[in-house]
Amino acid sequence: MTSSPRVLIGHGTENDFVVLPDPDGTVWPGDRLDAAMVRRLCERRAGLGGDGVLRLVRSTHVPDAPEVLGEDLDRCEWFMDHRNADGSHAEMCGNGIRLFLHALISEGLVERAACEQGLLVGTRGGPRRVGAAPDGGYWVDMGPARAFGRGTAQLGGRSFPGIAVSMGNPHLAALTDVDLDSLDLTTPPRFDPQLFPDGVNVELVNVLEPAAHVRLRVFERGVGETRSCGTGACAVAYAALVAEGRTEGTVVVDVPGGRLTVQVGVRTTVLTGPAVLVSAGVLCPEWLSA
Ligand SMILES: N[C@@H](CCC[C@H](N)C(=O)O)C(=O)O
Repeated sequence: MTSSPRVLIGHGTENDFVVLPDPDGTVWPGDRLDAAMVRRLCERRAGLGGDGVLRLVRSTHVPDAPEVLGEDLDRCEWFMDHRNADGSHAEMCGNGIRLFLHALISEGLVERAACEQGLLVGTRGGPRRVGAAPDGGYWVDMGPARAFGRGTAQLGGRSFPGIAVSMGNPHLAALTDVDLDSLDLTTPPRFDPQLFPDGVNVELVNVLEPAAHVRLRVFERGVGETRSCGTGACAVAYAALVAEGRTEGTVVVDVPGGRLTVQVGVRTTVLTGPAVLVSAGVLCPEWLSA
């Protein structure tokens, strides 16, 4: 293993990540990037701090890539190896995958000009097409939203009914008239474990303009409250459309860390938003070996 691995810090609408360039799988081989190391990296005082980790790696160096990508393996040179701050794997990350492409470009691993039509990237939720937008931001087609029932989040003695939506990862999107600023999300919302056996990301949503503009707060599985969630924005956009009897449309989603736009179609859900790299450096050997 490299003694001082290169590391970047970045965010998408303030959903922040530790980014580890490892194109040939030589920097973080085997189980070096295990759950304990991910937790250390994401620790905000004793580590670098982040809502998760993104490893920039070619699919051929990811042991579970053949299983999750199947016959698409050969079409996905790159794999977004995403981890939540608690070390768990997630199937998909909408803010992370935009930052992933931005970091590939910034590290000189991919040409920006080659990404205008989008690059197919492997994820544990399957392949996703992600591209560079003309305004400097990034878009990603997350595939269709898939509703799988109705559930209720319990928080602070109140019930928030919503719909269960898969964007590759599970969400409970609850539209409510309760003032979002009055909610205490320092404790996890409770949910129905039978509907969500692998846990769930919970979004609480105020509709600002029906089927067009919403605001959310989110409690992420494996992290806690975050300033944004890209897959959550997609689930919420879908829920806001369904609430108006629609399944297609464009919804602006305000998150605590900024603004995302989601175009919901029959077969596609296109998320657009910024990706920002803040710093680049190396991990110190003494911290790594401590
Ligand atoms: N913040 C992400 C979602 C990250 C994964 C999530 N916590 C999960 O466990 O499903 C996003 O931008 O989509």
